[in-house]
Amino acid sequence: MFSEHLGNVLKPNGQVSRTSPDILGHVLRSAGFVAAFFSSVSHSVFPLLCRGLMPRTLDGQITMEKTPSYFVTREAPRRISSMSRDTKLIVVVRNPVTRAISDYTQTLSKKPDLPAFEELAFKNRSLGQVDASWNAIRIGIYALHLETWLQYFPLAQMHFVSGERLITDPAGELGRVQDFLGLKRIVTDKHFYFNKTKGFPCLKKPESSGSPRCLGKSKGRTHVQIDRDVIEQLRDFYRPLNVRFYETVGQDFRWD
Ligand SMILES: Nc1ncnc2c1ncn2[C@@H]1O[C@H](COP(=O)(O)OS(=O)(=O)O)[C@@H](OP(=O)(O)O)[C@H]1O
Repeated sequence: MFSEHLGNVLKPNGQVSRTSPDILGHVLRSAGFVAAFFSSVSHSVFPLLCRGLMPRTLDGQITMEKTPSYFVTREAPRRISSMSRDTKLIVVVRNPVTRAISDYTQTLSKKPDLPAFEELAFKNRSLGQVDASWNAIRIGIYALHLETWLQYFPLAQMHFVSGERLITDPAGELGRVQDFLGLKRIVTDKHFYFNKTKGFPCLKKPESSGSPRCLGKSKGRTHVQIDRDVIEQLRDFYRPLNVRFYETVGQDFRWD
């Protein structure tokens, strides 16, 4: 998502989106370099080799990498801190119930024979036992993942973006991201417009072209309809975990 709004980030498929040295500097652009640098096996086997693949950051530049799975990869905090303890970390978080449904919707689009959401989400539905080992559920236990990161990085080096506000107020959220990175607020309201067809904010004029640009079809899909009772059970499951997360980060995301 940041790659679309801010440019200059290594994309999950290993490609580089755009380059805009004034805003964010350069990216990991080594040939054959794959994303998920800090969660890949090769990192543990060849840490120096992998580090050597990273480009030099010149004065006035910031090197960024974007891999959503880092936040939930146990080894990632240690690996990243052993490379640089000054790394700044940005995490986009959204209501974990919506996140789980979004996750399931995405997987279903690739595997149409997937069991029903309800079958995967519960160990025993009538007893209200949620299956926290199912990835779509586990990822949303933000407080748990954060604990591992806090063993390696102080909270001051982390910034949490509200996935909800990123849609309702993208400029506001990106303003805070730019502040956190110590950048001038270059991306502002004037860069966005609300696209009624897409139902999401889009960029008025990306640097790579002169025409407006929205995120791709896989972002902002219509979610699978889930039974109201199931949603309630999941909300109950996440409520105390969300509170723990709010308390740790000192920010209320209002997911209830
Ligand atoms: N401007 C704009 N346009 C489209 N979509 C937007 C935008 N801002 C935030 N979102 C939300 O981003 C969600 C998809 O992001 P992902 O987390 O799946 O991205 S990533 O693949 O992990 O990088 C996607 O989730 P779904 O709605 O579940 O598809 C969107 O809700």
